[in-house]
Order: sequence, then C-alpha cells, then structure tokens
Amino acid sequence: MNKPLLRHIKKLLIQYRWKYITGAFFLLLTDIFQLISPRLIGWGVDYLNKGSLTFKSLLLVFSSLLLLAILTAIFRFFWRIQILATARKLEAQIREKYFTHLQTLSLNFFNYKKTGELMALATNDLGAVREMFAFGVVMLLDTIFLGTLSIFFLLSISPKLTLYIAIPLPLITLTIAFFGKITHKRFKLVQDSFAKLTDKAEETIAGIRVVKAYVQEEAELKKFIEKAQDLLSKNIHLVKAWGFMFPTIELLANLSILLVFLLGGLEVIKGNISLGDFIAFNSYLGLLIWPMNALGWVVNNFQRGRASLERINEVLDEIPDIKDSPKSIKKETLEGYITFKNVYFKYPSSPKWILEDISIEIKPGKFLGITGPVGSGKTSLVSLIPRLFNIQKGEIFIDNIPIKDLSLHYLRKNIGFVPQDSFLFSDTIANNIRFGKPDLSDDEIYKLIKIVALEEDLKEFPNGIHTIVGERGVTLSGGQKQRVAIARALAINPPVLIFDDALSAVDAKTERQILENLLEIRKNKSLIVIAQRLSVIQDADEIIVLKEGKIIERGDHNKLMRLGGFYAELFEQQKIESELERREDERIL
Ligand SMILES: Nc1ncnc2c1ncn2[C@@H]1O[C@H](COP(=O)(O)OP(=O)(O)OP(=O)(O)O)[C@@H](O)[C@H]1O
Repeated sequence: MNKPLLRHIKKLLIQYRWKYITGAFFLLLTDIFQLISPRLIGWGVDYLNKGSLTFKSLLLVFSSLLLLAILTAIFRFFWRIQILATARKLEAQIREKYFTHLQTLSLNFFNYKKTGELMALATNDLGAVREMFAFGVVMLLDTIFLGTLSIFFLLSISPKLTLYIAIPLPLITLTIAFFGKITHKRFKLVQDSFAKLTDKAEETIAGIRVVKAYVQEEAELKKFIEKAQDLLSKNIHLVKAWGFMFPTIELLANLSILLVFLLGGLEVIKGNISLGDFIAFNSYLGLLIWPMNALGWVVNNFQRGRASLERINEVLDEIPDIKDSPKSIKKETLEGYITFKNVYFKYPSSPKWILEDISIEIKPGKFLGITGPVGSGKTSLVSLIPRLFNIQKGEIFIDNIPIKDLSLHYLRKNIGFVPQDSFLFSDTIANNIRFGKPDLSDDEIYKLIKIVALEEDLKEFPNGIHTIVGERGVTLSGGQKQRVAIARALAINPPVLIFDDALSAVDAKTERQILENLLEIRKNKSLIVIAQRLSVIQDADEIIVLKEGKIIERGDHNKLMRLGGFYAELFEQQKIESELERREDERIL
C-alpha cells in the first residue's frame, strides 16, 4: 500500500500554510501586473496606428507601465521572502525532526544503516525537498497563474486564435506524464548512488590510518572512483531523460507560436483583428510559452523532491524497537541492585543464542568481574543493562524493577558505561569528561583526572585539560583515551559503573593505581568490569567466566583458582608472562 508522501511533514506544512498562502497571493499580483503591460502596449500601438496618439496619452501609458514595473518588483520581493524563506525554515525543521528521530532509534538500526547514507539524507536529499517547497512551489503556482491568466487574455482578444494554440497542448501533457515517471525513477537511483559515494568517502577518511598502514590508498581510490563513476553514469542517464523532455516541450510550444503567426497574420490581412490586438496576442502567447516550458522544470523539481522525501520517510517510518512502555517508571536515582534471571539473548541477525540462561546478582557496593574468550558474549551481556538491546527470554531487574518497565532516560542516567572503544568527541579533554554532566567545574575535573591517573600525562599536553583531542581523540594514546572515557563515566557519579575492557591499554602500574583510587569512590556503587587481564578483576567479589554465551565458572578469585579450570589456567599463564616482562624490564634497566 502506498503511504501518503507528506505523512511526516503534514503538521509542518499546516503550520506554514499562511506563509504559503500570502506568498501565493503576492505571486498572483506580480503575475497580474506582468500581464497588464502587453495590453497597455497593444492599445498604444493601436492609437499609434490610427495616428491618434497624443503626447499626453503616451505619457499616461509610460507612467502606467513604470508604476506596474515598480509594483511588480515590490511584490516579487514579498513572495520571495514568504515562500523561499519559509522553505528554508521547513528544511531546518525537517532536519531537526530527522536528527531527533535518529537519536531515538536503537543500535540495531545503526548496525545495518550506513553513516554516509544517513548523512546524505540530511544534506543532499533534504536539499532536494527544500527546492521542491521553494522554487518548485513558486514555479508551479506561476505556471498555473500565468497560464490561466494568459489564456483568459488570449480568449478576450481572439477565441479563434486561442483555439489554434491549444492544438499542441495534449501532446505537451503526454510528454510530461511520460518523462515524469522516468525521471522519478532515475532520480531515486541518483540519490541512492550519491548516498553510497558519501558512505565510501566517510569510511575511507575515518579509516585512513588503516588504509595507510596497509598501503591500500590506490585500492581505496579505485573503489571510490567506481562509486563516483556509478553516480556519474546514473546522472547521465537522468540528464538524457531531461535532454529529451525539455526540447520536446519547447518544440511543441514553439509550434503554437508558428501557428499563431501564420493564422493570426491571415486574420490581420482579412481585417478580422487589429494590428495592436495581433501584437498583444503574441505578447501573451510569449507569456504562455514560459509556463509551458516551466512545466517541464516543475515536473523535474517535484520528481526529485518526491524521490528524496520518500527516502527520508523510510527513516522516519522506522519505529524504535527499544522505547519506554506507556507506564514506564521514572525513578531518578537508583540503588544499583542488578539481577539477571535466566536471561537469553540474540541479535536479530544472529542464528543462535549469544547468551544462554544467564543468572547473576550484583548488590550495591559489590564488584563483579567478567572474563572469557574472545566473542564469548561479555560485551553483549553488559550492553543489556542500559537496555541497548532487548532480551528474548528471562528478566533483568534493577532495584527489583524489570528494566523494561523503567524509563530509558533514567535507567541510562544511572549507569556510567565505558565501552570497549573509548570514543571521544573532537573537543577539549575537559568537555569530553563533562559530556554527561555539563556543569562540572574544572576543580571537579581535576579530581577525576587524579582518580584515573592522568595527572602526569596532562603535563605533556599544551593546554592541560583544555587541550583539544582531535577527531575521535586521535591525538591521545589508547590508554589516555581509555582514562578520559573512565573519567567521563565517573563524572556523572552513577550508582552503576560498567567498564568493558576499559583498562586494556594502560600498563600494569597505572592499572593498579586506578583500581586503588576507584576503591575510594565506588563504595556504594555496583561495579561491573570486563577484563582479559585477570589482575584487573582479581579482587572482585564475584568473577564469572563466559564461554559461548554460557557461564562456565563462577566464584571469587580463590574459588576459581581452586577449581583449576579456564580462569586458573589463564591466571597462571598471565603470571608467567608478567614475570618474564618484569625480568626483561630489569635487564634493560
Ligand atoms: N551487533 C551485532 N550483531 C550480530 N552479532 C553480534 C553483534 N555484536 C556482537 N555479535 C556477535 O555476538 C557474539 C558475542 O560478541 P561480544 O562482543 O559480546 O563478545 P565479547 O566476549 O565481548 O568479545 P571480545 O572479547 O572480543 O570483546 C560474537 O559471536 C559476535 O560475533
């Protein structure tokens, strides 16, 4: 079933209806004044022809024409402001709506939708929609006004001649209908191809370090050129359709002029119409030809706008699969008592369970460590706590309330999450830390800097905490980024702290220091830490070992060592490795 094209912007259009109505009114006035001029010139010519034109009447025609020209300019200014400026406002509001909607969508959506494509929608496609509501609307109204008014004037001069010019009209309508369909399809393909090209550019620039490290510049360039060529060929395909449409319409319109010249000339010779009428008729015809040609442009503009709006609608149609229930509980501060009861989870694209029958309990003030082989489901498990994904079976509770019943806003506000890739914004270190708490003072930031052991590193930075970290934090080392990300989580002082391998890039000494500092401030907090390096979670109250989505071992360090399983083996192995490293360091010193 075809959904209405304007379904997402109907309210905005209603909001701006008066702007468009007054704009249309000024446009109509402009057109009327434009149409009076040929009539005045026609009368002047007739007086001239009869030899009865006096200086006084010439001056009258001249001053009327001057007044008309001035009024036309003034009204033109008004319709431009009313319609074109409103289209800009409409564009800004659609962009805001689009971006707001994107923020509500869950991670699953971003897993399959590409960044470049989403960016192309907010720029290129939205631009096409704006043009449709700006010049598209203007041209459409102009075509209708000028077309009907010209026909009215033409009829008033000579109904017979007007009939002649109507002969090519059905052909023009057919041409427009035929090419309109073709251009719509081709526009959609062009916009799709542009989105793919934007995506490729975005990916190559974001991954430039990997591209350079693997000397893949040429290969990447080749892939980019392929996409650029695809866009070019789709554009040429489109231009070909236009190439046929515009000249065909122009030819048919010009046929009308030729017919009038021939048949109208005969009427003048026969004395059925005056020379002045013939000239005025031709001027009106000139005015009518323009809307006929403009129709092609209008169709083109609307097809492009429609194709783009349909693409934007597809995203706006997306229903967030993770959202508040109608009766969601808005609990501002949580205690942080987390329980998993027989939880099963899989991603929409995964064929099997990623997590199976997980039951855990973390009391406020307790420390849960999670370890396990790569891909065993550790990140997936902790992502379920802030409800980044929905579970399929079982239940997760915070403070004995199922998290699906809690308001997402408050649930997430109570969790300090440090993801594996410590993403930083291209802003200062201070602003990255105060991301979740914008009013954090510099003094409080220094305290956090101390806790995450970043003090010494800070001395190296040119502007201390006010140093800009470069896009995605490129100017910081992996370990420094991780520590800024931990400070960002601590800044909101949440009852639940989750670190997903967040100390993997810091050395053993700094890791110890951070863990000791954390002991102080995490007193009543629930701390969940994923680590491959077991020294990070060795002191946890409980450690769980995940393998292929199942808990295979659980208990504190001593219990797991006694068990002699995966944990004990890994611990022994890491102990030998760190001993070897220590000896190597001593040898070098
Ligand atoms: N968004 C996703 N969509 C589909 N499958 C996913 C997604 N993210 C992870 N997986 C799959 O889920 C499984 C568990 O991944 P997860 O990242 O939770 O493991 P992990 O134990 O944290 O791994 P690592 O130690 O490498 O961080 C893997 O098989 C992975 O391929």
